[in-house]
Amino acid sequence: MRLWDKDVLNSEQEDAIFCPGNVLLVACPGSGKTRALTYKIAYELDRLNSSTRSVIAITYTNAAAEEIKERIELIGVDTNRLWIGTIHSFCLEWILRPYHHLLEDFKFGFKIASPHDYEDLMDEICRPYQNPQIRAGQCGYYYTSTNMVISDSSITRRPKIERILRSYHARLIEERTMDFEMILYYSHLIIVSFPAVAKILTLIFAHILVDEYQDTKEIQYSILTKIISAGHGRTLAFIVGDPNQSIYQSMGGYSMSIEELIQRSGAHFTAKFLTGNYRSSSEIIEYFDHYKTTDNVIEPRGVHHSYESKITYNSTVELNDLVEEITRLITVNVNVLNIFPEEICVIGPRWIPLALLTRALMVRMPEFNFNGPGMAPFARDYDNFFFKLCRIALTEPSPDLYVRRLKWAGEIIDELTNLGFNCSKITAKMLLKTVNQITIEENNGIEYLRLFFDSFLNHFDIHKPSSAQLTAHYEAFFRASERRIQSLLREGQDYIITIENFRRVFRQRDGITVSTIHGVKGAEFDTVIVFALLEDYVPHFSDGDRDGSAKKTLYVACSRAKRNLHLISERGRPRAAWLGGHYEPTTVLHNHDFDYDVF
Ligand SMILES: Nc1ncnc2c1ncn2[C@@H]1O[C@H](COP(=O)(O)OP(=O)(O)OP(=O)(O)O)[C@@H](O)[C@H]1O
Repeated sequence: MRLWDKDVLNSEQEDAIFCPGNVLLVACPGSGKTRALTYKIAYELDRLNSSTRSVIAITYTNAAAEEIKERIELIGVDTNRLWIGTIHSFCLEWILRPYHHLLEDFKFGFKIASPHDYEDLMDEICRPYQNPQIRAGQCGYYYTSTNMVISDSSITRRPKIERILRSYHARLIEERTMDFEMILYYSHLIIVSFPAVAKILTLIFAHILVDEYQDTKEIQYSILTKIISAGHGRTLAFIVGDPNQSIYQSMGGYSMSIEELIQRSGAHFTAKFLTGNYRSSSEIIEYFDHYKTTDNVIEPRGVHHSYESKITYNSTVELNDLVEEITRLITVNVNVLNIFPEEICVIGPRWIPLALLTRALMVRMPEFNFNGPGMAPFARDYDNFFFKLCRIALTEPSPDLYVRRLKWAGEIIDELTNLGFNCSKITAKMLLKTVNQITIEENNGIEYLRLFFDSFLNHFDIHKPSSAQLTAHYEAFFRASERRIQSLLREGQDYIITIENFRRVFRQRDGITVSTIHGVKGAEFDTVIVFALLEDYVPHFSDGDRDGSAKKTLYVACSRAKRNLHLISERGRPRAAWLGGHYEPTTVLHNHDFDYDVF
């Protein structure tokens, strides 16, 4: 039986899916990478004739994992033998939890620090470092398979940052806690030091699929290629991505060449390509193609290919008039070009200017909803039990959401079971029914959630203090949320506290999206408006390869657009007081000699 109808996949996608052995699939934007990956997983799950082996899929975000899993379920394939999640979840589930006893530092167990916990610790350790002051934000680091890399490029700050990181790691180890980078470091250490672990994993893993490989770090490639190598052909890889969209270079992400993959894994890889863009008009494709850093072929194939796009660039608007200008662009798109508001995305390179602009747009255009991943008033910590509970606490029963909410309810039961509670008598349906009956009259989002969580735990007779882990999740959830809300309130985002705003986080796209460039990865919109295209924003001030980084960022942002694209380098945005002056337009954009539309 075929799993898909004739026109669902094109011949390039099918060719990659049916290709035997290991595959590196390099694809242009909008070419259906996600679709190819989804059907490849479904195809391999369907063919898996073993009850002990699994298909492993590694995605860049938890949200992507959830979406892909849902799509596979819709195809009608049993996902029992599928494990899908981020590389950090993969390391935790398959390497650290079962084998941490092999590590000297963590043989008696470990905890994972939430990002807020380690930010607090870093703040505390940095405090004595004054003149010049070292801030926690300057102490970013990551591991490679051989050393630790400090992201900050200043040579003068380096010795102090090294000392700070030594104290930071010592403290974390003392508290038997790992941050996200340590999860990778210690997983790699286990894989390298105990070859039997990789061998056992290859007995379980029939396939490893990796999405967005262009943003994968060397240590992550090292973990995966060592597992593939240990299997001698037993575990096959399917690696997908677009080298032109590599926007996490400052954090160590890069696209590994096929030669290096072959050399590291000792296995043959076949290169496959997706060249048809189903998303954008020919004019948009021609425009973003200018920023490519790696040669590729892109063929416009979508329904919008002949659309007469408006592509504009404004480098004269003053910062004071920016809101007015973006309001004008939105209004013309909606009223003249007939674009639906939910098909418009406003992108800014950094969160703070974006949050301020969003607030101003909300006041200026009350007739529209503005939604964005960064506007969540609580941390999207997918490993936190109470975040999981939020998903059903903040959504309402509806036929459209029934299957999804039922799945979330099932995950809550699994999580409670993992935390040591006996849930054998609770079904997902029962849990959902109970949740639907909880009614709380409270307009403040945080207070609402406190009351909701208490009521939920009461209903199921779950005594929070009896589980140290559940209590820790509860405290981490509220600490992180309070912190986030406080910083948004300081920026004047007072709407943030209402329950209505909390509910928005899980609502389907119902208004204009606002996002950072990194947050909009993988998405597509009819109209994209990008502002703050300024040197030190794009590229970021800490980027080494400035032009290369600016090009990749522009490539990602511009390739999100299906029909219209509006770029803005506003004048007069002040630099930090100690630097003085104003930000200048992004050089590679400013120097692009293009015949922009007047609009
Ligand atoms: N074979 C196909 N025929 C028609 N449309 C397709 C096909 N494959 C994918 N698409 C459509 O193309 C668009 C882009 O697909 P998708 O989001 O999977 O691309 P992508 O390669 O992951 O993009 P990007 O890397 O830019 O995020 C989607 O609207 C998708 O539905």
